[in-house]
Amino acid sequence: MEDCKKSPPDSLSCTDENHTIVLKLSKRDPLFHKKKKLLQSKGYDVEMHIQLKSASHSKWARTTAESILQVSRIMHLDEAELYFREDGSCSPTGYYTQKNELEALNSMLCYVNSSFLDDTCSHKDVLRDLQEAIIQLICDFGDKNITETTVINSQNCDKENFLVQWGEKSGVKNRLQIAYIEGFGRGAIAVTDLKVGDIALEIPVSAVISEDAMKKSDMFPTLEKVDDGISTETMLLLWSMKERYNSSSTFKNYFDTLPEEFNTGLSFGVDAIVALDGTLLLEELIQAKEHLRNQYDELFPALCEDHPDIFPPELYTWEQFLWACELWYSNSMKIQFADGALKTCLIPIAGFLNHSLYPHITQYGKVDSATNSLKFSMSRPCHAGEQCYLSYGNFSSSHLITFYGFMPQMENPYDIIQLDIDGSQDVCSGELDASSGTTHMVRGTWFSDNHSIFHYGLPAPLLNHLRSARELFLDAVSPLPEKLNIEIEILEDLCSTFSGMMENLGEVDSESRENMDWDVKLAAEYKNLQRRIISSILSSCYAGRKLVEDELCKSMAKDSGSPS
Ligand SMILES: C[S@@+](CC[C@H](N)C(=O)[O-])C[C@H]1O[C@@H](n2cnc3c(N)ncnc32)[C@H](O)[C@@H]1O
Repeated sequence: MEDCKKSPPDSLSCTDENHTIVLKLSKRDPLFHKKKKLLQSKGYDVEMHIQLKSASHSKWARTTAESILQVSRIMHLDEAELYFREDGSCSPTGYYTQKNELEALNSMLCYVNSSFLDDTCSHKDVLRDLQEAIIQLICDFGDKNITETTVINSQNCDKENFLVQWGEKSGVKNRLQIAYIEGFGRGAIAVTDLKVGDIALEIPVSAVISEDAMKKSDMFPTLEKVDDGISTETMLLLWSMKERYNSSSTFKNYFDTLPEEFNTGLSFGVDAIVALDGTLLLEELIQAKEHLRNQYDELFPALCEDHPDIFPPELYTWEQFLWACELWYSNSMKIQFADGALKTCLIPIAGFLNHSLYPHITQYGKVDSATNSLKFSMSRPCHAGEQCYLSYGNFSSSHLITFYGFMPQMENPYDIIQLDIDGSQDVCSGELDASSGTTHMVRGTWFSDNHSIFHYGLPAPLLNHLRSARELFLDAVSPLPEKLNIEIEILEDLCSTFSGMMENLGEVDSESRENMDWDVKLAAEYKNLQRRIISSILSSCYAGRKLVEDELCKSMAKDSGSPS
């Protein structure tokens, strides 16, 4: 999972002297220039000043929160969100992605909250109104996006409950219950209604599994002395392979809850791999597995032969190594400790939180130095009985399958097809491509609200790039039919590229998914998703071509003076 407690790209402060809150795009943001351009195109600057004294009417807080949100959304866009943005998506009701919306709103809340702590700020009543308005915006947004949770009561959760009891004895504060949930394995359910800002789970650093535990083990001195060095991550893999069987481990309750098999893409069998033929995931999986196999072969059997007492061969098989890799890939989190050190850790109990594209918890991963604990606080409300989700990161389904073994149920805006556009065209490309090195991409056109002529549900940077390569000899006064013919050429080229991709995917599998093994089923679902994405792009291109042809007919009829 990614390190989620990123420093916010903006900063907001309350200065009493001017009675303003200042929202500022950080110059350290790697997308600073693109965001600045977008902000300016919408009439904003990289700094937004909100006058607190102007709280003159009852709707001030809501209106102000909505206008800060316009800016905050842009400040929190990532590369893909920025690429696929549409002009309409920056309206008070529109949003870019659910996660962006939550991050934008929560960062506003975070800065308004911190302005409260500023003793020199004398507008606390206005700040309180603003705080309430932001929370209301979060709640309104959440109410539109509630998902069903189906608990499987027949599944025994003794081991999970023992772990929770162990955690509570170790200082964990928990407002979640662990249960089996249809489609998720185990998951965490809110015991009571949780509000924005509530802490669902708090784990003291002493209950976190990090390199510190590994360094206290008897294998560390040996690992330290290995020629050419072994990375800390690899040492952690080797440590967990043995610790899982250590009956006196401090973390025995945690290891007891781990499955015998993780079922990620790294464990796909031959049939599943074959079923992925024609997809890029096939190559990704083969490469990832080859990399791990090479890593294993570099260590074994040498370590077992040189130190059989520390590395018993029966615990250090390739299968056990793969199990440990899957454990760390699918369950670890990057944590920033109070001293600033960034360490990959396993977090008991928090490891039961499943991923969502619309998570409840977006900010985690930084130890609170005041309490020396990790806090998982709510970025949106979670009702009692509802599953509480985390965000593992802005990952594509291929990444989630490879390292976590699932595909999100919701439409995933990060399922993107990268386009390898001929480099020679870059010479002619617009500023966005040439100066900022944008790679072009497409995704399911159902994400787009704009399927009108010249848009077609396709990303504007891609269309502009393809146009700029062809429009060299055109200018503002060039006749419309010439421009329309260029549009037709572009759409036909895209159709031919995507028809080729569709052909590579082969025929739709008619076998019932019910009888498939888990891996073949997941591979088939992934392939189907690819077909759906490509098919949506092809439909948009065909529909777009029809729009352009109709326009062309109208224009030619007008030119020849005949009625269309
Ligand atoms: C950190 S664990 C979460 C707890 C896990 N469900 C369990 O039973 O141990 C990550 C694993 O949970 C599952 N998972 C997480 N999010 C999911 C989702 N949205 N849909 C289905 N499975 C999910 C995947 O198997 C993933 O590898």
